[in-house]
Amino acid sequence: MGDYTTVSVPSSKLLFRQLFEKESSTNTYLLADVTHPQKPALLVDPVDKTADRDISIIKELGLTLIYAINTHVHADHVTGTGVIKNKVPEVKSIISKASNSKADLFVEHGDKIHFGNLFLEVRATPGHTLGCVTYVTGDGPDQPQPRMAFTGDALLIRGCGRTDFQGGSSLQLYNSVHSQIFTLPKDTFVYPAHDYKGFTVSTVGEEMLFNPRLTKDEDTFKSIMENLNLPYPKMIDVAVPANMVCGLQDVTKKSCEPLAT
Ligand SMILES: N[C@@H](CCC(=O)N[C@@H](CSS)C(=O)NCC(=O)O)C(=O)O
Ligand SMILES: [Fe+2]
Repeated sequence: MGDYTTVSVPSSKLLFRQLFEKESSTNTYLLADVTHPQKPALLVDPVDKTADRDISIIKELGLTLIYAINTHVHADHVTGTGVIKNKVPEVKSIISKASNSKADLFVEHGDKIHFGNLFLEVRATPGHTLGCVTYVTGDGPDQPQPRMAFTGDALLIRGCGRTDFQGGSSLQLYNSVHSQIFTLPKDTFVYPAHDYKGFTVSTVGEEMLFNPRLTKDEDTFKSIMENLNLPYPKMIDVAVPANMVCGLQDVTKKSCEPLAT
């Protein structure tokens, strides 16, 4: 191991950093297996505006970035995957197959994304968008405990993603959260893609008790979601088309053709 700390989570192998992009209030997460010789790393939900910062910390820590992963096609900011792939061409972008967008690699429910001896499990959690997934750290003796769920916009701290565009469905979101996130151990950390109130982390148990939307019954949840009356994200018309091509809208289309399914 290097001289840097891994104390953010109680694991001897996982290096973890929560990074923030303030204009869109987006959390980007850096994970790496620092006991592996190459120190393979991945980023969850990088943002174009902070991609240089992310690349810089990865270099400083001596990590090898292998994947830039999105939880879904974001509507409020442009993903950092395009910028990162241009600057670090070995990096593969990943998104769900169900998102119908371009990337190097596509994942489906049940897939595992390995980095060193660690892995993320993919759980389909549609409802905010049709292709939303939650990435959960692996279950097993060598994996970090408690587990960590990167929920994208499916589950926010004391909230959840809106369901009024991009194939959103309140009933689908309700079922996704209850069947795929609230079934995880209660001490599982919840790390969402956004926070608008200054929260950084929650747990499954905490959200099962205190989430003001998802603790309600299905009909009440539907009614809450139908009455949010949120303005559309300011960048939606730029962000969605860009994110459908993994943030590579300004460069040759060739570099983001799907490579695998
Ligand atoms: N004001 C922001 C966008 C705020 C917003 O709509 N956030 C989304 C997640 S980004 S798709 C959301 O689901 N919010 C749920 C909520 O209850 O706030 C902007 O203009 O970018
Ligand atoms: Fe979103």
